Amino acid sequence: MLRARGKGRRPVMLAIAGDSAAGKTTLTRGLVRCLGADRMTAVCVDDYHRYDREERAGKPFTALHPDCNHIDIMEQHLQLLSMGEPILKPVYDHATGRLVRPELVQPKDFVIVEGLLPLHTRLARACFDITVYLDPPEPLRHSWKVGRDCAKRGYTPEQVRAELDRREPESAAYIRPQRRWADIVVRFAPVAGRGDPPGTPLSAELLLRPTIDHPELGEVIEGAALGDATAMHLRLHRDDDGRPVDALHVHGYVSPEESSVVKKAIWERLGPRAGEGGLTPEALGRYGEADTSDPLAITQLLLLYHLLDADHRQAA
Ligand SMILES: Nc1ncnc2c1ncn2[C@@H]1O[C@H](COP(=O)(O)OP(=O)(O)O)[C@@H](O)[C@H]1O
Ligand SMILES: O=C(COP(=O)(O)O)[C@H](O)[C@H](O)COP(=O)(O)O
Repeated sequence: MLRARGKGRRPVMLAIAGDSAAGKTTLTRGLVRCLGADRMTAVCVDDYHRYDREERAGKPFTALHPDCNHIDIMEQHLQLLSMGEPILKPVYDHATGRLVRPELVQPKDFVIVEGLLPLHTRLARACFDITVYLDPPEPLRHSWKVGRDCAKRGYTPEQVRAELDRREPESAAYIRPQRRWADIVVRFAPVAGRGDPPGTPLSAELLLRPTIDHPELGEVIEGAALGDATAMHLRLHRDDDGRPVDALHVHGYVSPEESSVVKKAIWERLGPRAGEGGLTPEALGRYGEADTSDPLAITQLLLLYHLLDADHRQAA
């Protein structure tokens, strides 16, 4: 029985994969706030951890290892969600490291599934309309993890660094290989060689693989070429397998006015659908306590385009 979505339609499923502190929750949160919790469900698949933190301490592997997670149950639940069915999802409390009472999740029109291993198996990958892999440079991710885990999860910097070292072989074996299955690979980083002053917002590089239809960005890019700086441009890259792939560069060092031109142009490409559901664009680009980033907002706008586009195709 298909339900939950009216007219027998299934939810649009977006996966956001990446290592710990790669920025998955940050990217997800803005999308949920923009589309509204009444239209979007967010699920974190790290809730499928098989052991709590104390039990895990005595095991020969870390939380990144597939054997440390109920991957088979995750696959079952992803299939149910993708058919519009509810699940009783386990819950892992990151603050205490304990597994707590499961929660009922009813998929809305859009479902974001973020976490360490959502693209690990073929069956899991088959559940998604759009797949993203977050790929910040490792030193940046490490500093994000130290900052976040010390502020919110009760660790010391030394403990976080030791844990990152312990996890590295499993990051290489199980997390990073998921990059190859993403339709879009996102890397937030400073632009190499520019020597921008501290505090300059990070830029974003997005590999737009031809596994899904991306929006036509030619006019947006032309409109973005203001003054001496260019807020955004497309380059042809070689992907890991040697094939050419479009790389969209979104620059953090340009003025807010220049970024606004790009944001407005992509917003307009969302079409009438943007106005229909009462979207909240102010929610985009937020990270940390009260910081904002235009490259993050533009990345989220592109994902919003894909979500609404997939929804529109389903309706057609
Ligand atoms: N795009 C970004 N720009 C700046 N800082 C970011 C960005 N994404 C994440 N961060 C920082 O990294 C930390 C970890 O991000 P988070 O979204 O919690 O990662 P994950 O959910 O992948 O573990 C955040 O607390 C934030 O400080
Ligand atoms: O790697 C992660 C994933 O979460 P995130 O991507 O949000 O970091 C966490 O560290 C583990 O789930 C549990 O680890 P802990 O033992 O620290 O609870």
